[in-house]
Parts: sequence; structure tokens; C-alpha cells
Amino acid sequence: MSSIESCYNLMDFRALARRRLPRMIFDYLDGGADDEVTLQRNLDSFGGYQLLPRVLRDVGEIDLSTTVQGQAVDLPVLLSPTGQTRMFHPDGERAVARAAAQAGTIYALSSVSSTSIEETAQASDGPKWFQIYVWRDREVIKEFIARSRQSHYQALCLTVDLAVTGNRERDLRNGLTFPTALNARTLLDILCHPRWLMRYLTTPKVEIANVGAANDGQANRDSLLAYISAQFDPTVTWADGAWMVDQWRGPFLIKGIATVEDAVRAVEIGASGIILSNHGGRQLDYAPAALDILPEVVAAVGGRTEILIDGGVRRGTDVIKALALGATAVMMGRPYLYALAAGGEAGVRRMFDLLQAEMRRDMALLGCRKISDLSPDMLRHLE
Ligand SMILES: Cc1cc2nc3c(=O)[nH]c(=O)nc-3n(C[C@H](O)[C@H](O)[C@H](O)COP(=O)(O)O)c2cc1C
Ligand SMILES: O=C(O)C(=O)c1ccccc1
Repeated sequence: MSSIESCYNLMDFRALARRRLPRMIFDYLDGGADDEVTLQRNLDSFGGYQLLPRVLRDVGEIDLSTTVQGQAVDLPVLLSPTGQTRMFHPDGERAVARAAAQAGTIYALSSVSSTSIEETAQASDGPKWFQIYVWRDREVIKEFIARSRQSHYQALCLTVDLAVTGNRERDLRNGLTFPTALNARTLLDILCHPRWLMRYLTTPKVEIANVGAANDGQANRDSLLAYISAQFDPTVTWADGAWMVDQWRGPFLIKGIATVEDAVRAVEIGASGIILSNHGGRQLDYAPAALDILPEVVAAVGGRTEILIDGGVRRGTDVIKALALGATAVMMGRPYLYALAAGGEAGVRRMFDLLQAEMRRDMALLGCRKISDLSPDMLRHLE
């Protein structure tokens, strides 16, 4: 596999990204917390269902469009927020925003993006959400809200599963720490990726584009992520969430919900959507996969809020299973980063093309013409 044209599914981009990126960068993208049990469970959870095809139902025209938070999208697959995207390709968030717009879907920009709210807004006219981490300095939140409004972001998404950072041991081993701890192996590895290195060195330094300089004096040899997140406030509560809902007065989602109880609380504070997520297995290991808790959350709050899931979505059939169980849409993180690392904007476009083609084919084979045709009786749960 040497180019994006030789990628035929989303995991093929992973293989290509693995070759293109220094190991330290790839592992940061790919890895999870502790023993990566949740990371693996996210992928495996989809295997717990079979699809029951219905035949002879006229599937001549397939329509993948739907509505999420009042926004029409061409595909029920949105892009999850990911920090520091330019680490993977210098075109970073701009490239991702353009590819998402072309695919007719929503891109959620991270608080800790390497391209600002405004620059990303200008990169495409596609629909966007802004994701919020809560800085110790609460003025930052007010500013984020004002800037998101000004730049016409359609929704805010408060991420609640990063009170502190997960234990990413791959990062510690690779020296992706602050300060950086390069050894002969990691240095050699970087030098063996001259194309990545040249691009990295010849574009402006990657930084947190949305806020001023990082504070210093944090714990020594923390992972880089732990260093950055030391600026986040671990004392955030539901009351702060309610305050943000009130300030924003628009579509508001809470990302990182893992239980029915918290789903109910999210509805109570006025969230118009929740994203069942374990942060791609990067935070609490042994947290459940979103797909595993989806049915109980749908039973509890379905109809009162929109329910999205992310984590481990890699195939058209994965999307179909989540929607059949009652999700409004799914989101993806790593797949678009793999595709970006593999081929920039063209890579992410190809990723969308492949996924869309898979979904069309799968819907036809399943006997469904449109998203609203999907229902739980098309699934068979394996014990
Ligand atoms: C490299 C990377 C960076 C991430 N950064 C953020 C972030 O800044 N904000 C956030 O809410 N989630 C972040 N996430 C979590 C994703 O939004 C999403 O929940 C996760 O990637 C979904 O799992 P998947 O990668 O299997 O699709 C990040 C994930 C990755 C892989
Ligand atoms: O890596 C992550 O999962 C993440 O959420 C993050 C948080 C702060 C900075 C960069 C990424």
C-alpha cells in the first residue's frame, strides 16, 4: 500500500499513516489508555450484532441524508474533534474542514486545535461545531462562545471525559512528553521519516491556536497531552454545563457520556444532544463501548435529546448498526486522521467516498432505502 488510491477501506489508511508518520506521532494518534482494553472493545462491539437483510424491496435509490441538531447532512457520519491536527499533516484542520464540507457533513473543531476557530471557519463554508474543554480561566469559555457565535459555528460540544488525562503509556515510552525525551531510537525514527520532518519543520510551529501561550512549571516528563491539559479545570460540574447552555442558547451537546444516569442529567440541564463516547479508549480504560450502552440510553432518553455515538466506527455496517439501535448519527476520530496523514485533504475525501460507497451498498443489501428505514429488528444480537 503506497498511495491513497490503494486504500479500499478505512483501516487501509491506518496502514499507510503508520508508514508515513514517525512512530511517536502515529502512536499518539492510534493509542489508548492503560492496557487499551476499551480501545479494542470499541472496535469489537460492532461484531456483537448480525444484520438481517430484507430482500425484494426496490433499493434502486439510496438516500443517506438525515438531520442532526436541525442541520441537514448528506451522510450520518460526523467528524469528532481532535486536538493538534497539524501534527499529522501541515494542512491540518483546514484540509479536514474542506473534505467534510465536500462530503456534506459536520466537522467538530477541537478547543486545542492547531488552527483557530476563525481560520477554520474561513477554510470552508461547511457546517461546524466547536468543542469545549474548560480552562481554569473561565473567561476563556466566554471568549470561545463569542467567537464560535461570530464565526457561525452551529453547535457547541462540551467534552466531559477529560477531567484529567488518561494514562497513555505509548506516549511515555516514545518520549512524547514535556519536555521531550528523545532517545537514539526515537530520533532515528524521526530521521527515517524525512517527508514528515521536512513538512513539519517548514510550516509554522504547531500550537494551541485558540488561546495564548501555555503556562509552564507543570510536572516534569508528563505526556505532552497531560501538560496541555494541566490548564483544564478538573472542578467543572453540571452547574457549569447548565451555565454554558444558558450562555450559548443554541444546539448544545455533551460529549463523553457513558451511563444512563448522566444521560438523564444532560437532558435535565438542557443539552439538545449527547455523544456517548469513551474518548476513543484514550481516557478511562474499561469504560464501556458506546454501542454497548446505546440501547439502554435510547430507552431512557431517546426522543428527549439526540443521541450520537463515537469510538471504533470503521465500516458502513458499523454506522448502520448504530443507527438501527437508535443513534441519530455517528462520529469518527482516528479514521479521518489516518486518511489525513496518508494523503492530506485528498486522503480525507477518499475516506468519505469509500465510506459513502460502503453505506450505499450495505443499505441496498439490507433492503433499506433511507436512514429512517433502519430499525432494531434488522439486528440480531449475539450473546
Ligand atoms: C489524536 C486524537 C485527539 C483527540 N482530541 C480530542 C479533543 O481535542 N477533544 C475531544 O473532545 N476529543 C478528542 N479526541 C477524541 C475524539 O473526539 C473521539 O471521541 C474518538 O477519537 C472516537 O474514537 P475513534 O477514534 O475510534 O473514532 C481525540 C482523539 C484522538 C485520536
Ligand atoms: O489526545 C486527546 O485525546 C485529547 O483530547 C487532547 C487534549 C489536549 C490536547 C491535545 C489532545
